[in-house]
Amino acid sequence: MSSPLQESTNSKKPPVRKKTVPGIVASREKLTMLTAYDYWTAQLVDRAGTDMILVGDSLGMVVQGKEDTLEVTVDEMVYHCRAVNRGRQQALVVGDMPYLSYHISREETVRNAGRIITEGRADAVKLEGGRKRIPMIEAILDAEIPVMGHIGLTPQSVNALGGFKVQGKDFKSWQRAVDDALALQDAGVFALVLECIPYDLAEEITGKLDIPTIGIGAGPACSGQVLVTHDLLGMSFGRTPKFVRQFADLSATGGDGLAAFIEAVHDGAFPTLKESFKPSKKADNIQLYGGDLSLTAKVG
Ligand SMILES: Nc1nc(=O)c2c([nH]1)NC[C@@H]1CN(c3ccc(C(=O)N[C@@H](CCC(=O)O)C(=O)O)cc3)CN21
Ligand SMILES: CC(C)C(=O)C(=O)O
Ligand SMILES: [Mg+2]
Repeated sequence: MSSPLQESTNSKKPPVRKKTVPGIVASREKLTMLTAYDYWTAQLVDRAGTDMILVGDSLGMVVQGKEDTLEVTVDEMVYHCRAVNRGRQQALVVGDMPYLSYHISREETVRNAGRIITEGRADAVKLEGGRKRIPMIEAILDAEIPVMGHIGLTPQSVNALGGFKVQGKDFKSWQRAVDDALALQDAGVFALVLECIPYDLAEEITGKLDIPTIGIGAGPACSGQVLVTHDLLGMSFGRTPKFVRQFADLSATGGDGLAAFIEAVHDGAFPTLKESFKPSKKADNIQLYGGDLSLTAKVG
């Protein structure tokens, strides 16, 4: 008799408790969310202790090198979510819904959100926009999928906004952001990303909401902060927005390591025989190397 349940209780490594949506909402500490698009980065940010991992559609720019996020597909989101899910142990995984995956009908919206959950194994989805998204948000919530909102600079609106520009600077735009935030909370989003808005607007919204706000370029008053991991680790080769602080320089240290590898190969310093496999003892294999035993003679 071995049920999967018994197996997990008997395994030596105690299971790491995974973060949950209710746990995130109830948290009284500042929250962190970091992007990851692959298995390695998911392990890195999970081990660092981030609360949430965002599989962002920013992957269109960061991974694919495009000018905006508009071409990212649900298939691509599913692919990256799957890889990230394998690399995390404790963090909550949020999958971005790409452009046009939640704009057409409730049916298509639920199908697409559902694929990010069932195929991608994300824990929640995030989508961009204010009040006008509420019918689609309600449809997703009806399917028992937690939704994170995202207002302010919504990168999928890049053509409508005329660029990646700070939002909420005039009275109308300020008021719209406040009203959208309250309406999204009423609709049932569990958290709200505030992107590129003045810090006093983010402070007002955060003060008015019961759910956590996660800021990016929205100042220190938010309940938490999100950044694109490539930006804060200095992996973006200068293509970083103004609000980013670079906490490490992986392009420099990584570049140094790669240059050292190339030099070592050119110099014949890599690989040594210690970094090679022992010669085979089979005589016919030695024949393959022209019977030249000078190589095997050097092995200790
Ligand atoms: N690497 C990366 N980091 C991000 O934060 C990010 C992405 N990619 N791709 C998707 C969106 C796009 N984002 C962006 C991109 C550019 C600016 C930007 O250049 N903003 C101007 C301010 C413009 C203004 O004054 O209104 C800046 O100078 O920071 C902001 C957010 C945030 N997201
Ligand atoms: C910038 C963050 C919030 C995002 O939506 C993304 O990475 O796609
Ligand atoms: Mg996004």
